[in-house]
Amino acid sequence: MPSTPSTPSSPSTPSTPSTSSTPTESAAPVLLARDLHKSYGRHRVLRGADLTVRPGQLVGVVGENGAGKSTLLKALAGTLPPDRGEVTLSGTLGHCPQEPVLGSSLTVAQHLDYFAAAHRLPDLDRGRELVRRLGYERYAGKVAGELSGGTRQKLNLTLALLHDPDVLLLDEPYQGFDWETYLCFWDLVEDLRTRGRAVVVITHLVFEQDRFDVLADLSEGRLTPRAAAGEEQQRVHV
Ligand SMILES: Nc1ncnc2c1ncn2[C@@H]1O[C@H](COP(=O)(O)OP(=O)(O)OP(=O)(O)O)[C@@H](O)[C@H]1O
Repeated sequence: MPSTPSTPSSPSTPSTPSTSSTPTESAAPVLLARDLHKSYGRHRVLRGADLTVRPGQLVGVVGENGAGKSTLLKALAGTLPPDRGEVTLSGTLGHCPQEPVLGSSLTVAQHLDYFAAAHRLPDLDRGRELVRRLGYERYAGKVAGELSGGTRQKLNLTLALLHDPDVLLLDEPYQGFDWETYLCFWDLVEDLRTRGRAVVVITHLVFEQDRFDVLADLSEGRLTPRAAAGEEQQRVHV
């Protein structure tokens, strides 16, 4: 379920994946992960992952199936405690997990109502605008259990964005989107960046590397920065 933990902090000097020059590069991080370790039994999934996210940055975390991306995202979101290391968040968080976690007997409109109430929003304007932009107004009265996978994903994204969080964590956000929705998704992300919101996209596929301010590969439990677009194109796996 999209969540909003909020932990004020005074982050220390960051030293994590950052490969391109952005206007926000000197701003204090809004999300900082240091030396994250997580094992499931003997399976060591995270082995010292570091990540720095600054206001207005779009950060991509790329890794093959089973690399530990969802584990990392849950640790960043605070829904899965790491065995070691720490995560510091300055501001509010929106979290869109890979599997939509929705009340299957609640309609789209009811989800918006409940989440707006939970976030104590004064009105539903932002929710309605997101639904309109993602193009699924016609499903307002439909229960989540009867929505297509892509539309459920749209609803999940809407709920994560409802309170306009400072940091948005997205697990495979465009999986299941048609092309028009994919483009609409990037428009939304661009708006967020322009307003200084940070977005972390976790994915096994990057189609357009140059959309990202920072790209890091998750491999063997650690994050390694990728060369900036144009610097070393041969390293880009699409
Ligand atoms: N609750 C769990 N208990 C035991 N093992 C787990 C658990 N969750 C994940 N794993 C294992 O940890 C490894 C990393 O899983 P994770 O879901 O984080 O990877 P991922 O990179 O998100 O994968 P995908 O791209 O397939 O979604 C996998 O080998 C997975 O089987």
